[in-house]
Amino acid sequence: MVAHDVTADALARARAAIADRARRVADFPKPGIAFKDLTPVLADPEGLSAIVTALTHGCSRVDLVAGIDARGFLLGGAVARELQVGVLAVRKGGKLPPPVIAIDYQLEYGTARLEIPADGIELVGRRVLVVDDVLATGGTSVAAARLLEQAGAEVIGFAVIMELAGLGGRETIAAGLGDVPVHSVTLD
Ligand SMILES: O=P(O)(O)OC[C@H]1O[C@H](OP(=O)(O)OP(=O)(O)O)[C@H](O)[C@@H]1O
Ligand SMILES: Nc1ncnc2[nH]cnc12
Repeated sequence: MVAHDVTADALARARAAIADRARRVADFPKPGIAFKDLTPVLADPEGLSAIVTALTHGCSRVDLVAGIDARGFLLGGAVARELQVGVLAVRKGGKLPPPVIAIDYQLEYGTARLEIPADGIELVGRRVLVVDDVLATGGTSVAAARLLEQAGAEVIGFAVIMELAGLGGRETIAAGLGDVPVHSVTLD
């Protein structure tokens, strides 16, 4: 099956929506963090549509989309619908009923736990695309991938709206997971 390619025009529309509407908030949630707020981009109908389409760029033979708690949920279902597959919520700790598979990890401004169900979803051998809004240090992405792999899935790529330059997210993914494609709609 060929990759799900998106036209240059569609990618440009998504990038323009981000440039027009993304907010930068200094010192949130902690001093020294430059927070990228994509809420206004996703609240705009054309922005949401352009971004969901752009996130599917280059995807090939995806069986399942995984959206990471919480902002990745906004995107995961929509991207799954576009690719005509199902969606799995990778949840923060304590939200899912047992049994779960869990992993603790670090992100740009703290530590957290991610969980997926250990039962009821066949993940063995399934090709999973992980979707989120922002790639910063890459801690969240690597943790989500490790969980999915522990359950037997194959993580075939990451798709994010915005990759933050200088935080090493792409390099952390490469170091932790090898040659897994990372598609970011825009680099900031
Ligand atoms: O690359 P990293 O340094 O790991 O950071 C990226 C993660 O940080 C944010 O989520 P956050 O944990 O703040 O949760 P939220 O979606 O509930 O706001 C963002 O949505 C990514 O999931
Ligand atoms: N600087 C940042 N802005 C928005 N989301 C983030 N997640 C991790 N770092 C972030």
